[in-house]
Amino acid sequence: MKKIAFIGAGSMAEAIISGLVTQRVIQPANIFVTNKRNDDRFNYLAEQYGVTTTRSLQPLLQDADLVVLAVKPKDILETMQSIKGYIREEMLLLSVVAGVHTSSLEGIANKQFSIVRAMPNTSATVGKSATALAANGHTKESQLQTAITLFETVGTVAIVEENQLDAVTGLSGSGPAYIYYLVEALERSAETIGLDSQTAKQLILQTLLGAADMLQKSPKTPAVLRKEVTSPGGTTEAGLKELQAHQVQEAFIACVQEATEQSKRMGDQISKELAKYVVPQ
Ligand SMILES: NC(=O)C1=CN([C@@H]2O[C@H](COP(=O)(O)OP(=O)(O)OC[C@H]3O[C@@H](n4cnc5c(N)ncnc54)[C@H](O)[C@@H]3O)[C@@H](O)[C@H]2O)C=CC1
Ligand SMILES: O=C(O)[C@@H]1CCC=N1
Repeated sequence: MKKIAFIGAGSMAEAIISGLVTQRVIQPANIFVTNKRNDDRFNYLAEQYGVTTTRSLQPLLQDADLVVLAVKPKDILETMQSIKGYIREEMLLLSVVAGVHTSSLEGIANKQFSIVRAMPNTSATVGKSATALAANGHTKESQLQTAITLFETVGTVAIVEENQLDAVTGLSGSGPAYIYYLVEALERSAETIGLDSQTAKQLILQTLLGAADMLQKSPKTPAVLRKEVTSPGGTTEAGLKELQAHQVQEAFIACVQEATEQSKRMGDQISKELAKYVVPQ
């Protein structure tokens, strides 16, 4: 990677920039960044990471072999219309914008080009994202490899078909929120059983980290690991009975299904909106 241009300088862009700089994938000055209007953000990113900031599209996109699109879905139309004249055949557009299909991006630009869509999650901030990538038909193997290299600086990467990205969004894109929700419940439970919040926080966090480590390092399935904690007639069994009575597993399954459906609905709505701006062939 000789030069990367980031369009959008928010939290997702920063997480990736931080990964690239920390792991020395590219010279920081060769990371060009733009945003809409926030100068403080520019100063912060330049000072913190040594990146080059600009609001001129020419220096931003000229010679960039990789352009990372990291704006909100509502800003995608304006962004694509402003950059479409700069899209070159050898350029890879890497979009983290949720719900915007590669066909919409090509349609607005009125040209066919290489696009990889990514669905990372917010754990990219600490280098632990579970990211899935989907490439369109014009993407070369070497370009997909570049996208993989980039996202491996902020966690793990899986390759999927584009039509699986809604499922990825429902499972791992939104996933950190489900875990935080569970932790909120455990923290509330600590109050009711008389543990002080500091002690409870420490116990919950280490329990979570330990369980994640076991899942990663042990060859045993989650069900087997669960059974190993559960002594017959013991405390875990008593607790799990309550979770079963409240159909907690079913609730999680419904949660992921509904998030996936919502991703599809949002994607369909964005595609319909953007179709109005697709230049007819
Ligand atoms: N938060 C999450 O868990 C995940 C978010 N995403 C996606 O990442 C994308 C970015 O999200 P955040 O970083 O949280 O957003 P953010 O709101 O923090 O940053 C958006 C950036 O885009 C810039 N921008 C907007 N219009 C622009 C334009 N016309 N030209 C140049 N810059 C422009 C803004 O100035 C801002 O710097 C979103 O599309 C979101 O769907 C993807 C996966 C997970
Ligand atoms: O909640 C959302 O719509 C976004 C997509 C994945 C995570 N956050």
